[in-house]
Amino acid sequence: MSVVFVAASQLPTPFGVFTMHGFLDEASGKEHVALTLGDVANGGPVLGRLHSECLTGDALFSLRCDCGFQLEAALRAIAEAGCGVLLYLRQEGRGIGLLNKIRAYELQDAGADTVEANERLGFGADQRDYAMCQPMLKHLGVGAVKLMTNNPRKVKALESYGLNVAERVPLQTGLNKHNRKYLATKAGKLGHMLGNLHQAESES
Ligand SMILES: Nc1nc2c(ncn2[C@@H]2O[C@H](COP(=O)(O)OP(=O)(O)OP(=O)(O)O)[C@@H](O)[C@H]2O)c(=O)[nH]1
Ligand SMILES: [Zn+2]
Repeated sequence: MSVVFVAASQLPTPFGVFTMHGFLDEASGKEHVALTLGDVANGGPVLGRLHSECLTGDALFSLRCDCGFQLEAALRAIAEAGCGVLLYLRQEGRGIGLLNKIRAYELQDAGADTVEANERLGFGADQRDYAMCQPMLKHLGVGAVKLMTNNPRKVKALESYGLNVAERVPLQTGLNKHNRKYLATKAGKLGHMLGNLHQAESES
């Protein structure tokens, strides 16, 4: 796989001024982004997040999922730590793309859960791979991360590329009445470590 660095610039956000690094995955044509803050090549484990693109949650304020809330919480946590990296990965809809995700939402509106909907459309439950992370993190000089995620497959993927996941940091936020079933399905069928959903909702 060939993932090449293209350019970097500043990205001021409400949470802090990040550096934005743009990468091109030449095989897929996908354009991935890394946001960094502080010296991420300091040799120690840095706070990290692999964030899968979710146009609806990240940009359109959707309450069907927890993505937008997680994106904001991760950037805030990195800013508070003064150092960290977020990879914004263009694997919309767990790898099936935006239009197929809307098809899957249509099936979920009619009663299917998020896994059944993917399968009825002929897709796997989760079609993502994280191979692009290895060259991106290598370019940034990051060898070890404290990974903010509830998804055990992300931890395993990074470890399989030789990266040191020093710690998994839970990232539970944004639970609401519209995404309760979705999050329960993630915990029940996709193995996400989501603790006590009901307790989290009453506290949110
Ligand atoms: N196919 C499909 N994709 C979805 C659905 N809801 C959210 N997504 C996508 O799922 C991805 C986010 O995955 P999640 O399972 O929410 O979280 P995760 O990234 O696996 O795990 P965390 O690191 O804990 O956030 C994004 O690419 C979303 O676009 C859905 O109902 N169907
Ligand atoms: Zn989402």
